[in-house]
Amino acid sequence: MFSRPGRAALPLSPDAPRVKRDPRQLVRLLAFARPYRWVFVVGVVATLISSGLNLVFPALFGRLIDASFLKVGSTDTSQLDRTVVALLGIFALSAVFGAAQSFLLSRVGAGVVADLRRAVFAHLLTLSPRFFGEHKTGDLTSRLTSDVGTVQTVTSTALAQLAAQSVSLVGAVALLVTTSPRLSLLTLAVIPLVIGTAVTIGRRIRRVSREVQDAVAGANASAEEAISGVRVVQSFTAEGLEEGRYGQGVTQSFLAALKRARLQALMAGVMSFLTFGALAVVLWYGGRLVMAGSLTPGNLVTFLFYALQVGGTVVALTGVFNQFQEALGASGRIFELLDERSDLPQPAQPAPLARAEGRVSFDGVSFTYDGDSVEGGRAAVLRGVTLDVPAGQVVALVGPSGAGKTTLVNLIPRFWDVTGGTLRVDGRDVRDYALADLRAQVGLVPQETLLFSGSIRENILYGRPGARPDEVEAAARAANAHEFITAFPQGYDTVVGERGVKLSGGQRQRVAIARAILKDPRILILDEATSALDNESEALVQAALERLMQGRTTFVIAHRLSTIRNADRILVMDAGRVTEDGTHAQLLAAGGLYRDLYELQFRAEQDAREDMNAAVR
Ligand SMILES: Nc1ncnc2c1ncn2[C@@H]1O[C@H](COP(=O)(O)OP(=O)(O)OP(=O)(O)O)[C@@H](O)[C@H]1O
Repeated sequence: MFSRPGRAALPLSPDAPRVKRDPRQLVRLLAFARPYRWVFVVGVVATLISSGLNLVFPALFGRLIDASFLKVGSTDTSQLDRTVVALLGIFALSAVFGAAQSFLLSRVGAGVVADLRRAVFAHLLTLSPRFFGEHKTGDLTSRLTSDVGTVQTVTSTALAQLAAQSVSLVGAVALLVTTSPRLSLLTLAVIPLVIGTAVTIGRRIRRVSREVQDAVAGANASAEEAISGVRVVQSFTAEGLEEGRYGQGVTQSFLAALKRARLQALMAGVMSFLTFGALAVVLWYGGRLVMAGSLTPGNLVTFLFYALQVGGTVVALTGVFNQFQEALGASGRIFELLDERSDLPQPAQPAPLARAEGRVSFDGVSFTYDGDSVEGGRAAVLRGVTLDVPAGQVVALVGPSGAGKTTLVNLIPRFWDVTGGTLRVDGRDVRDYALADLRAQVGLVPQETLLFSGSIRENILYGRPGARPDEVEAAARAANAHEFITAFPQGYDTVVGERGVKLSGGQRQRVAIARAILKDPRILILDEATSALDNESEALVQAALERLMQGRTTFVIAHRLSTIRNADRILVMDAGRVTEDGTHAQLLAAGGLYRDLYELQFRAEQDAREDMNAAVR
């Protein structure tokens, strides 16, 4: 929100950078259609039958014309009757197979898309924070939604269309030629013109459509940012600025849409003229052939229908070609995600870890966020941290902002891997354990608690799905949360999250603590859990935390030193190193950075109290 001056007016398009279109991706995509192959085959057969039937009716139409027009005055309607019955029969069959085709192929497409979405989402969740740091949320969700949607057409209609339209084209051309070779030459001469127009203008339309999408995505990104940070926008009275930024994106998408509309209008006009112009010429020349007696009127009608079918299939095939092109781009972006590997390798033979003791030791641990193993280099956030924390010890981490406290604790559940040295839990390198086993041992109560949309009970159960109701309640009681939860009319079933009841910061924290109690981890990480609370909330949360910490190895990051005075051990971090290590009393006596920080805070708190007293008086 605050980096406005340097920021480009419009963010990058959601699909940037462009992915190469590799036809092999289509094959990979088809692998997702495997479970539906039989439905697909039946769908394709239905398509072929219905397009085959469509080749029959122009001939019948012609016969209908000859049976009536050429027998003006006759009372024998038997041929007319038979032809109409045959026509109705063909239309009925074609309708049945057409409907079957539509349903079966849509079923395949919907199934593939659902599977693909599940696969991509499940895969996304395995990736490390590094990946999410490098990708915009908007880009990832757009791959899940619009890109996956785009490939739906290929697996449902496009492939079948390709088969059906090819059959129609070959059949219609053959029948055209048998009906009248001379007229066929005239008609087929127009086809290259139709293809040429469809391909050239079609390509430009695609390019401009992409411009429209990019501009809309850009506008969406600024709207999303402004809406999620609406309080900041309003407090800075920056509504005009945001309106302008969004408006700029909208104008760009409007201009691009206008360009696209012009091209589409041009395409429609040219195509319509080519089609109807060709019909007029066929009628003109065909009429002459009829007058000369070398063609019956019925044959002319049959010819016209076949000519229209040929035109129709050619246009449809260019459409299918475009769909393939788009699907190639989209599947490229999807497979790029699926090919992304977590940079946290898992051991082939993980060491067993059912219930850890909880001993954590850092042995010369260095860390850089860019993944280089430059130890102690300029980019290093941790520099040779060596530290042994016995099971059950409560360790407080303090130090200036940016010292590396959060980074240090994030290494324990392997959100990141050390770039130098070794981090051990129960004496074994954390990389020897299965990631899930390791993380099952670690509980995290972050500064900003995320509650998911759902009931309070579901949110607590997140700690251990399948826990009994009395266990959930016991956890809530231990977290000092039971009382405020039962004060809601719906109790534990009260819905929280974006659409539900808004909980206060302290209440959210206590739900998070209940969640952690239910999880019952051996190692606990509390990241400034009480820093945003008022005194009363803080007392409740603090008491809940004390209970939570009992018997667990705990790392507490706290800015307010008063809250950690009772920690077994306090570590002072500065510029990526542990510079002091001891109890509150020891560190005060040592007279280092800890004492400076403590005195600074102590004085600030005293000043604040005096100010408050003065104000009350
Ligand atoms: N995801 C990240 N990518 C790159 N650099 C990061 C990332 N997270 C933190 N840093 C950098 O690492 C350094 C240490 O950050 P860290 O959050 O560990 O400090 P901290 O001691 O917890 O600070 P604070 O008390 O302000 O939360 C900072 O310079 C920060 O800019």
